[in-house]
Amino acid sequence: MDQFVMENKREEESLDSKYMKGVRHLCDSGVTRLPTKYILPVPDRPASTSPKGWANSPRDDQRKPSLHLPIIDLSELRQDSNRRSNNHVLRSLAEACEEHGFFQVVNHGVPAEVLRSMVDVSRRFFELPFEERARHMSSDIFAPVRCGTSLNQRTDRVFCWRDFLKLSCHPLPRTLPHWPSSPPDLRQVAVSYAQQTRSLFLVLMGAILETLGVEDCKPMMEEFQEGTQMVVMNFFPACPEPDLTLGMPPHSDYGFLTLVFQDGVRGLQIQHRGDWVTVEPATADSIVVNVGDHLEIFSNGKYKSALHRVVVNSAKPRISLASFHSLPAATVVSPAPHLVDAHNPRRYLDTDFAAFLAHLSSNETKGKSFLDSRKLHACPS
Ligand SMILES: O=C(O)CCC(=O)C(=O)O
Ligand SMILES: [Fe+2]
Repeated sequence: MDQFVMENKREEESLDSKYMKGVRHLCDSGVTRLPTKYILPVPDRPASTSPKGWANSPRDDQRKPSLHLPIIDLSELRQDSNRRSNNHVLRSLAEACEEHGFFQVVNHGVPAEVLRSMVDVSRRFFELPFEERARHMSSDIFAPVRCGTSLNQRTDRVFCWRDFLKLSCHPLPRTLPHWPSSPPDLRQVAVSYAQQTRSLFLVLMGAILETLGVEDCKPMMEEFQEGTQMVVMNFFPACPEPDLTLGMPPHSDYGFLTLVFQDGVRGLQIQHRGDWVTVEPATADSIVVNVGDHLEIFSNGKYKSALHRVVVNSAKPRISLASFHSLPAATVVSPAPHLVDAHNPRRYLDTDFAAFLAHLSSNETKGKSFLDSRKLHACPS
């Protein structure tokens, strides 16, 4: 390697390691322009991907389409538990999963205090000095606790404007020695958040199995009791040039369901009839739920694992809390046999969590690339 190439490579590596420290760190260093590392090619920028020409730029709030997702009131589901097959809540749930792959839940039973404490402790975590957060930084996607940046910092060519803390919350060891001990209440708040969102997931999953006509839900619900849960605190600092980058690029989530709580600052967008539309929270405490790849596979394509992304803005930092749920890591997910017949041939290969991790470690995560890798190509998409 000649001198010039080596110097360039060295510079690239040191630049990269600077960006590996995350966007919060970059903001602290006083950036006023977006570094090249975060600048997306023109067609991938927030305003450029709307076929109807609607401005999706964070600055064009009035013209930007927004979407009121179907609202599922869980108190109605509980009241009507013995007449569920007629329950209109189950019908709304099925429609939402088919049409959008997204819905919001209200009266969901997760105490408002638990939601707010978790947002608050997340904010305090990302406000910690860099050295404190750095103790948990790792680019090892298998680490059970991991503080990192972008989507996949090992493979992303362009970084996104996001830092995160990932906590593997189920199965949960009895002691949590590796979890951050600062802020001092993080462990207790995060455990309570994880337990509450997990209970909500189990209620929703039971209802969704019913909507799919699973005759005996018990064995599968027992598996879900043992399933995996990953809680991710996402932090999107205010961005100097939000039109040039994204908080998260278009992606789908891997598991059965993801439960997302947002701190009141908008940013989540989903693709709806060809447009990127911003999700309007139904209430301050509503939780957004989306279908993940595993549920799309299990439902043999009936329920959609929808593409979504996050836009950032120049005015306010944003926090979102995402809880990812699936079956135990080693369990193979396949299309439910009763949803496969001559009219609906099997559309997906079997998969498991390990296959997803292997995919993540070897690919740039773009769009629905994992799900695409599980599709049987002879079948319609
Ligand atoms: O920030 C959000 O609202 C969504 C986050 C998300 O899509 C994710 O963590 O996978
Ligand atoms: Fe997501």
